[in-house]
Amino acid sequence: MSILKKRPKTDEELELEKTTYNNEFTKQIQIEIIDTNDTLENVHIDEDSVSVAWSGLTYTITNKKTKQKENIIQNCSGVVKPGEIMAIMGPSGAGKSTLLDVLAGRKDPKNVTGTIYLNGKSGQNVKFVSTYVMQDDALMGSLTVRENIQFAADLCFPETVSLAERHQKVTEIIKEFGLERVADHKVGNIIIRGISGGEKRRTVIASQVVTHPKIIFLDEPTTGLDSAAAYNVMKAIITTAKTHHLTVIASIHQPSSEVFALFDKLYLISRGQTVYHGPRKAALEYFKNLGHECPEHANPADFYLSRINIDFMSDRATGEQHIEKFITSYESSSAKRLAKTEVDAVLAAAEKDATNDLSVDVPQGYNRYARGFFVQTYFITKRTFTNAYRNILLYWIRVAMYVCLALLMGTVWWNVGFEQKNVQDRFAAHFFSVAFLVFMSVAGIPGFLEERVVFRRERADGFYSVGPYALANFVVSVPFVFIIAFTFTAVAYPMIGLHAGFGHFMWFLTYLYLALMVAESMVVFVAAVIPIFVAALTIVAFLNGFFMVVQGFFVRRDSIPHAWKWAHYIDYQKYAFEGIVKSDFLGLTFDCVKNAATEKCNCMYGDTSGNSCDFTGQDVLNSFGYTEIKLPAWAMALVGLTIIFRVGFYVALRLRKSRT
Ligand SMILES: Nc1ncnc2c1ncn2[C@@H]1O[C@H](COP(=O)(O)OP(=O)(O)OP(=O)(O)O)[C@@H](O)[C@H]1O
Repeated sequence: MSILKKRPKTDEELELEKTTYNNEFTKQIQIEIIDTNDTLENVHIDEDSVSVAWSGLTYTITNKKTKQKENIIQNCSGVVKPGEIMAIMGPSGAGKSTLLDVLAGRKDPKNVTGTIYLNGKSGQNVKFVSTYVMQDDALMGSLTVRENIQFAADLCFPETVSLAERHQKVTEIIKEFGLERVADHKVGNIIIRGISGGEKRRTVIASQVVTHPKIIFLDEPTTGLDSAAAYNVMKAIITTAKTHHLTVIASIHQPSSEVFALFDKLYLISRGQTVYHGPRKAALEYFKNLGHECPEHANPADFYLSRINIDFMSDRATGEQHIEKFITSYESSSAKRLAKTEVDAVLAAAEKDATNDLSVDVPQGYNRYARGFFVQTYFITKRTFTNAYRNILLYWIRVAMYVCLALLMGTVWWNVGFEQKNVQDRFAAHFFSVAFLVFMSVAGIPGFLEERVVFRRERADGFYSVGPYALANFVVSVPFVFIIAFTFTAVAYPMIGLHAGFGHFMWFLTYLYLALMVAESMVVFVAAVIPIFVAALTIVAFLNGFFMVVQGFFVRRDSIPHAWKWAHYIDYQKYAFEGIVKSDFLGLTFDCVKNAATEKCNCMYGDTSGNSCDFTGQDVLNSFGYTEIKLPAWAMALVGLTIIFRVGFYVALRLRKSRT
């Protein structure tokens, strides 16, 4: 049955469910009076699943203003067993995300006290058996739902899982997540319409759970979705968790009653402290016993939150007292004792099963990634290539723009000629070809930033390391940048009438291509350091403007002030411009203007005595001091600058921590 077709529950059904809560609560109280040893007998530890228990968890920060220590969460204890789904709920700023992050091992351990047990054992690395689903729908928009999930499967299953098996797993998870109808639809981005928000969220989660990690942490998985979409997302997660016996912990903000009813357990938190932890169904009775009875048709989740939210109370002191009552009540409650019994039972069971290897820790020499460097590089390159090919924002829009520009330049500079006055025209054509083309590399920033969000999620989830990603980004840019440089050169070069001949054409193309490769590398480097669109755009524009000023076109090379000479020598535009200048001028001859009255020639270059009526391209180069340009060396300088920016890109990605 498709989970998408699930109809909302009727009032009678909800009423029936509420009655069931009460019966369940009675059962829970009965469990509580069972001897602990009996309870232990019932706890079975499944080596293929992982329970999470935590005791006395406190996360402390130092307030930057007051320099005082502050507990963001305090003395939290609880347990979630395989197949169970727990909701962490509380008002805004209560500490939900902090508790989730601490449990997921995403907070600096220096600031955490207390113990987390996996299968009853402490000191283990939760990251290797879990996935953490963030709020953002970080997917490749130009790829289909199936392709996005397949990519995760290709990288996250070990090589012992064959391609056919990986396809099978992808098909299964697509089914479990109710994505069959849209499996071959593109996810969508600002250009492609794509699938709905709920389907996107399910695709992200499906790609993270396709390998069935033992524990799934979800940070507000339903935020931004309407109630039907939120229900479908949670139902899909729960179907997978129940089928594969996974442990699920989700922070959640104001779920609908339907979504709320899907959780097994509840962790209510306010001001960083536990207000209730236990079965979701038992919470109604718990609150009722405290004198807060949920009205018949109210959403229990809304009701609890309204009771423990003091943000809008006019009197702060009364609010503090109100919440303190909840916290102290929980401390002495049967619910807390039951939770403690459960934690103890899990720990004792682990002790009892000491002969079994329940450890989820990573053995020495273990590779955090399922696939090796080259396989990672292969799959990322394949995906990046597909994205570059399909996403018109990345390269095609620039190809179109450069063709237009080439036609514009070709018609404006049409057949530029070989008269003295054309020397300046040629310089201008050389300068503009390089300057405008490299300047427009900023057009790649939005596409890169879209991909970077996906990179962060996938890196945080251990899909691959930085090296293969950085390498794939470079490899894919090689053919696409070539297409840009080639189309521009093929159109503009003959129209402008630059130095005829295959060799000269190839040098022009080479310099333009290499300059674009440096520009492209600089763009991704800057966007990796500052991944904010407007900031990255401004900095790249500034750098290109700066390099234009010191490259030696506006101000002659020998007139650049000594203090700015360094900038001239690290300027990639200089090498491309000078290379093009030399390859164009060398071997050409220009006519000077003849003075009709004196019959003498007025040459600005070469023999300026008036006796000669022409000059060579070499004379022009000499006049501007372009005597030491070596075409291969200048090309190598561009290759070197590309390498420097690419290494910088790799380092920037490595140093910028994935969300911790
Ligand atoms: N590193 C930190 N430095 C200072 N304050 C912090 C830090 N981490 C969390 N806090 C504060 O701790 C409180 C709890 O934060 P947390 O993000 O866990 O709350 P939350 O319940 O998830 O809130 P929301 O639902 O609004 O996302 C907030 O007031 C937050 O500002």
